[in-house]
Amino acid sequence: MTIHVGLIGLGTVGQGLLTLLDRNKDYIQNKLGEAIQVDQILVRNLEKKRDNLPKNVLLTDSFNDFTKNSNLDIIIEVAGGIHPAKEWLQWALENGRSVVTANKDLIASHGSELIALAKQEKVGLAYEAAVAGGIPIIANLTDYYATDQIHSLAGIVNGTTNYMLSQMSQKGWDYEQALTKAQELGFAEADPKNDVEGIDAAYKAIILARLVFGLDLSLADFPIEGITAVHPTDLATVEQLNGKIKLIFAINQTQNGVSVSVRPHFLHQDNLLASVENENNAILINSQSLNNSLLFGPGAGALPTAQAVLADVLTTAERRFYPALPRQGEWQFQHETTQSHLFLLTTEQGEALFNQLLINQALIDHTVWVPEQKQLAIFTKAISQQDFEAVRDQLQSTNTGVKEYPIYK
Ligand SMILES: NC(=O)C1=CN([C@@H]2O[C@H](COP(=O)(O)OP(=O)(O)OC[C@H]3O[C@@H](n4cnc5c(N)ncnc54)[C@H](OP(=O)(O)O)[C@@H]3O)[C@@H](O)[C@H]2O)C=CC1
Ligand SMILES: N[C@@H](CC=O)C(=O)O
Repeated sequence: MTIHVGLIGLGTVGQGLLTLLDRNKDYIQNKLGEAIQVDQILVRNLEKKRDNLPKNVLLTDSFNDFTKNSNLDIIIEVAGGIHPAKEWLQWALENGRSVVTANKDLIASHGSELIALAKQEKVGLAYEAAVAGGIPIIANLTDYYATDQIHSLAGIVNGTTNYMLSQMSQKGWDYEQALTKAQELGFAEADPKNDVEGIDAAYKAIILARLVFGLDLSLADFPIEGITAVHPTDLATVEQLNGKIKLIFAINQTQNGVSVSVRPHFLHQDNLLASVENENNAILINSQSLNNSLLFGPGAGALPTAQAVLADVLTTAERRFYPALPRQGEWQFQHETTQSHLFLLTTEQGEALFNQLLINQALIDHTVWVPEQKQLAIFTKAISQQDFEAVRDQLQSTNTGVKEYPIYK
């Protein structure tokens, strides 16, 4: 017996998957009692050179041709984007095929209806690789944490930007150089704007907020800021302050509801997340029974991501469809939380300005002049959004080059 697979997409992740299927074929045969065979692959450009194609595979650029094979058991989608991926997956589910996908754009934007469709058709829809690449976060949340109450999730879920920030601060690379290398290494999205503007991390936060708190959010619902404004000078300054800047997603449950955000944050170097470098991701989970736990590992790249896809393929082949369904609850969405902030002021005036600042001293914890970068760092106390805006407006009215980073504790 054979499990027949149709693969959509043969880029970084698709090629990684073919490597892992080949490398693990004996294990798969032993575990499932049958082989997994990739019958056909849908790509966009038939002219591209492809290595190590499976024997007798149909390589096509026509979805119409792709649908003609009625033997397919599982469709694996590793192409990306929202359309036509949504239509491909709908076709698969409506025709009784289980789906495995790495597509966070699609699962964030249309996950609810696709999950409902999969449920209705009694087939699988697995998307482990859509969040944090090789880290098994979806399986852990749906399985291991099923009986725990999760209070918050936070961390680093974009490998490209974490890689860029690491290289910019460790090797002094500029932004373009770091992005180009991240693309060459296969970490970045087809349109890297999604990575650097925080959209990719926001899609992942939407998927997690749905899974854990049953919220159906869209990108317009919460603050999203990427790393495009993070200057190498800021990275050098925060190093002098014994800290790091990291792109952090945060989902917090408070008495007033659940807040979600994606923003560059200042982290003190002894924070666990500060040591997460390069394409690694990490997710801190705070829950009733475990208190704090951390999942860490590579969040992007061919083999880590393909490993997550392959794990989903195996559970799907065994018809162990993960109940990766939103939890039911009474959670409300809330806009902002109270946070401390770090402001970085680029100034030639140094300590003179330090004493002249018109800002409300009651809200300021302390300030540090960093002579090497000619930057003044102003640390606030924990302040509300309203107080924060007042401080920021006052700073901006008398200074140019004001950068702000919430402090992640
Ligand atoms: N790269 C990574 O580290 C990770 C990626 N992901 C997700 O996995 C998915 C794939 O990523 P990745 O492998 O990096 O992407 P790539 O850009 O490397 O590969 C995309 C593949 O999909 C094919 N494709 C794209 N659009 C179409 C279309 N309209 N019709 C037919 N084929 C199409 C491309 O064809 P062709 O080869 O002809 O151009 C290519 O083979 C994305 O959803 C991404 O977000 C998730 C986690 C990590
Ligand atoms: N572009 C993404 C790939 C994995 O999801 C990232 O850099 O994290």
